[in-house]
Amino acid sequence: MQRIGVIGAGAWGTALAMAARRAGRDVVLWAREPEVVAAVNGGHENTPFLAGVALDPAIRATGDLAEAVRADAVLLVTPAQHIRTTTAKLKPLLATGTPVVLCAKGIEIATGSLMTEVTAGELPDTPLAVLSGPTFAAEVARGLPTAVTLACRDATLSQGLAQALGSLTFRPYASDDLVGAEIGGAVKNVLAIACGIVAGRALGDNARAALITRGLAEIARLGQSLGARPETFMGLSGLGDLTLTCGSLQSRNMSLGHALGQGQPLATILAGRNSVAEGVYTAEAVVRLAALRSVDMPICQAVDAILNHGADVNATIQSLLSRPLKTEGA
Ligand SMILES: NC(=O)c1ccc[n+]([C@@H]2O[C@H](COP(=O)([O-])OP(=O)(O)OC[C@H]3O[C@@H](n4cnc5c(N)ncnc54)[C@H](O)[C@@H]3O)[C@@H](O)[C@H]2O)c1
Ligand SMILES: O=P(O)(O)OC[C@H](O)CO
Repeated sequence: MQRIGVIGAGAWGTALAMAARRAGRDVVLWAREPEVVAAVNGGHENTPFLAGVALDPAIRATGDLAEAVRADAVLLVTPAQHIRTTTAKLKPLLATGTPVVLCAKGIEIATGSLMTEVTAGELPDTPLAVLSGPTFAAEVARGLPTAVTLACRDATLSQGLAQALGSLTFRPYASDDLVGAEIGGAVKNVLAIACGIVAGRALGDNARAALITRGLAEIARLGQSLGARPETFMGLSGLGDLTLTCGSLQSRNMSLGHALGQGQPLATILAGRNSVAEGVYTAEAVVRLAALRSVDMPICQAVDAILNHGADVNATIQSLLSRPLKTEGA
């Protein structure tokens, strides 16, 4: 694989373009916004979404989707709620057999579908992979050491993609558990909002560690109900990403929770950002999916109640703490 098309030029698409360049690939980056195309091609910096990181001048940005998908593999990096419309646009343009790597972390609100389900519905004959794991975009773009899960059912394709994207500082680890990789990446964003709220309310590090651990139990319960393997949740796309995102205000989800915990209204926080905090949307989707599967996810429910149903932060925390005591493994 020599040419990689990256669809979506937010912070993560831009960082993945840099990772692919470091791996020696030719990279075309599709941006929705003409100002991003101009900034990347003119100043070699994605000023709207990844300011302060110098980009390899060989990365070419384009607003032409057809040009971006003329590639040996396509990385799909738009936010989760836009994957369906983007794949519908890709459909007439993508050559048969071109693999698509799903890099968004979220669940579709309208349908409760995972990104692989959305994409397979639109592009039924396209080989799919999932790239997930503990990856702050700015660190990847700067070439700091990072490891990710690359989940794909076809071992040969998995190897080809790992070769195409991997380098000394970007190490893909193969897996064949796509559902596990997707659930870990999507639900950790909701849990990071919970950890942010707790940090914003100054409730301490013990509380954060409890949320991470009980949150991991929620991820595992939902994932297993959907057919994922338990060991996936102990890997990079599970525990790895959960600890990263729940432990740093670099995370947009955790910092959003922190602001909520300090008393800022959600609308004010969102109005001050142009970046996506996927947990805000996935909270609603995950609660609905959990209800359909009869899976108990009290922390995710609490986050959804605060974000989407006007629940009071203090009362919600009290209600979580008042739940009946139970066995740890249950
Ligand atoms: N930033 C990170 O560190 C990081 C790391 C790993 C995974 N991700 C995931 O990557 C995905 C993309 O996040 P990001 O950080 O690159 O985005 P971002 O927050 O940097 O930028 C927002 C993106 O949304 C796009 N967008 C807005 N409206 C759109 C629409 N109607 N249709 C299509 N695209 C639209 C913008 O073009 C832009 O690319 C998310 O699912 C995120 O969870 C991000
Ligand atoms: O900044 P966040 O919260 O969107 O997290 C970014 C990545 O998903 C961390 O792995």
